Amino acid sequence: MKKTLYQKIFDRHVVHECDNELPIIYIDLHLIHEVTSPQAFDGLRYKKRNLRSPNKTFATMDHNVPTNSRNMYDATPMAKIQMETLINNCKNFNIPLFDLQNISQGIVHVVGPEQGLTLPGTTIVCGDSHTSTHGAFGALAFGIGTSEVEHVFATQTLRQARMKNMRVFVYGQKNNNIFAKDIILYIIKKLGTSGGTGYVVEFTGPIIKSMSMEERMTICNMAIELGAKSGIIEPDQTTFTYLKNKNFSPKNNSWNKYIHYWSSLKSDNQACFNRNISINISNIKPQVTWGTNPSQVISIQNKIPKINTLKTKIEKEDALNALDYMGLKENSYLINIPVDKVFIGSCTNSRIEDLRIVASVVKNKIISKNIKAYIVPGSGLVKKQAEKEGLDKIFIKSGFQWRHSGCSMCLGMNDDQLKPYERCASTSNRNFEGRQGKNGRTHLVSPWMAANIALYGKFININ
Ligand SMILES: CC(C)[C@H](C(=O)O)[C@@H](O)C(=O)O
Ligand code: SF4
Repeated sequence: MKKTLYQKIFDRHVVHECDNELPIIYIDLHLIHEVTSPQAFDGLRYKKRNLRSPNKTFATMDHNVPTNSRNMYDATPMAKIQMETLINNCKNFNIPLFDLQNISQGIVHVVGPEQGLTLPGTTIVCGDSHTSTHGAFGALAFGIGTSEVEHVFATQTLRQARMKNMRVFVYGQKNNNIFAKDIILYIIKKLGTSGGTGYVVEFTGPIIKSMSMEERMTICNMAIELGAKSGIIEPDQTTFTYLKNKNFSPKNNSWNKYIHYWSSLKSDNQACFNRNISINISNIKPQVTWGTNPSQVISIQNKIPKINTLKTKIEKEDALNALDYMGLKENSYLINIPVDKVFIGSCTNSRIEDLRIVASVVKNKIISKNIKAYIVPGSGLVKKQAEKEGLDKIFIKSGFQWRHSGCSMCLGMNDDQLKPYERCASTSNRNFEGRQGKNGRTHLVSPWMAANIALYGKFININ
């Protein structure tokens, strides 16, 4: 039978399957962080079970770490407890941990790939929805709940249903200043936030092929915002080049064996996809969300839609609620609306290429007086690389705050938050109500757009 890439990886990992039961698959890599692991560790202790594979489990602290210092005691009391708990659990169960003093600490979905832990053809889970990011390497990677975290701790396996297959073929001519973030936002607009429900989505086509690993990660990161189980991209030379000589990637003689296997990881020509979508990106312009879910998005030169042009009753109701929450009007432009904060960071857009884009826009320029702007690198290593290239100096000279790595204002679990009614241009992936602080108003954009908004202090259409 012809198979998709997803089916090949899934089938290769099945360790038990029988009638009327979901298959059980083997998990190659389990990433953990401070928020979704404590109850799972408690469960292990309570049931007197061991951690099955400490060497397949890696921990980092990211969600509520302070970004203005590397001192745990600068965090809120709750955050401090979660960090201490993770430190103790990792010690007790012998799990490697990237803590605040470790240069490799960072957002779990930045750290895995940059360490070479994320490898093609593997199964990767984490108690975190944006685990789909790792699919960029041709891995089957998805988020799990805390009880599943405990199950993987104890057995290194997981009961999993087979998903349907969707293929999203991306082609066309990219306009200037269009980035992976614009493309994935556009795809989410086309398919909706439940368009991917029940599917693993394989992104393919010439535009995906031409992307760097960091751009591919941005695409797969937001597959979850389509409602998909995960996103996946066939590994190729770009993938192999990225992985070569990373800390944990295969070395010496085994490298060639791996390349041989990784090169076989593609969907068969005749493989059956339950849904095939083609997306032409030739005409797209920079994307900005106006609402409270990532599909409520427009090209910057367009108006927010008129409510009565929306198709379904639910879409209409959602739009009315979103406009009310966001303090915006239907059929109006975002252009010229002032912005209060700019956040450059998150597992979507906090890697070195993102920071280079921002630096190229703001170099020798000063951000607008009404703007508070933050750059929060995705990991200590991204920060170090940026500093090596002198990007930190460019940012600080322009008026940005240059922070330590963490999730930060992506979800406001630490002090990095919006005040009520503040409007933020954010390179993160979710614009839900209250996501960046109570009554805060989030607009998702690319790093290039965020940098321009920081300079002009408002939404602006630049070609
Ligand atoms: C805290 C965590 C469970 C959550 C997730 O799973 O996605 C967070 O990372 C997010 O982005 O909302
Ligand atoms: S950066 Fe944001 S989206 Fe990514 S893991 Fe952290 S909180 Fe979740």
